[in-house]
Amino acid sequence: MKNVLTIAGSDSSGGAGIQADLKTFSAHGVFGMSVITAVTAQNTQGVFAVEDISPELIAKQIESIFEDIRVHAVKIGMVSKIETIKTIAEGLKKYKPDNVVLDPVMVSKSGYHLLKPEAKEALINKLLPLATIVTPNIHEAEVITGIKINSLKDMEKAAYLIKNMGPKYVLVKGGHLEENATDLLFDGNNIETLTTKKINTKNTHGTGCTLSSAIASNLANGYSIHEAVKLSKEYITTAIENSLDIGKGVGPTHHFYTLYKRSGVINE
Ligand SMILES: Nc1ncnc2c1ncn2[C@@H]1O[C@H](COP(=O)(O)OP(=O)(O)OP(=O)(O)O)[C@@H](O)[C@H]1O
Ligand SMILES: Cc1ncc(CO)c(N)n1
Repeated sequence: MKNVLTIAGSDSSGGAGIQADLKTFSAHGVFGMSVITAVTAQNTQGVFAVEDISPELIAKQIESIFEDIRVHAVKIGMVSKIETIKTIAEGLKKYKPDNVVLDPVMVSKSGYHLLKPEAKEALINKLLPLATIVTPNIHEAEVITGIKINSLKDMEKAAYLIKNMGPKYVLVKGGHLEENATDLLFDGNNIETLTTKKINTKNTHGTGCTLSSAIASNLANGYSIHEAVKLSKEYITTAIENSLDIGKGVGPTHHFYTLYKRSGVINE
């Protein structure tokens, strides 16, 4: 079994962050581990409080894992502030894991700033160059590049600009586009377009976390980037198609639909 680590924030309502990541890892048959960067009090309606974990405790969590266990892939999510980013970058430089999937989480669907605005530069300068693949949504791609994105052409432009900042691959996610859910994968030479129909649901809490964790799992399981992204797009689409009407707001996606279906737990 392969071992995959998420470095991210905790979502008390279980739909995003560490909790979504660990569920996604389990659904992919990899062994999940976590370094918690912050604890959030949130639900399907919003984020109500955040407490950052100290850089010392983050560094100790990283050390405890890497000094003992082989890590086949790392996913990075909410990194909150400059000190957290520096600590993670130092850990990655020291332990050099093979696959690093960076989800540059900035603002929650409910509008809460999970990354402090002053930490944007550190995320760009210190983490982007260490990423195997970075997975910005439209808003994050706009913030990273400084351009406005209104079309697929703009997404392409952003992918080129972000690639020049150091990651090996860029996946610009178009879940927030009006028409289709089209993501663009750029490998430095070619743009690959991954398109699905936009699913008409409000329950998309944690879609970005889930997609990046699926990519990390598939990379750990030996798939190429292109295969890993394609499989992960299929996984998130099924998870959204079968999303759960939990809570009064933006509900979570279903991580285990295919597994449960196969095992007979779900038989509709
Ligand atoms: N309504 C939808 N129908 C189909 N696919 C979707 C939908 N919403 C998002 N996706 C897909 O889900 C994945 C995550 O994209 P999205 O743009 O939602 O990420 P995100 O904004 O980072 O998520 P989060 O708010 O969790 O950080 C992408 O592959 C995107 O195309
Ligand atoms: C902890 C956490 N990470 C990421 C997201 C995604 O927006 C969220 N809502 N909460």
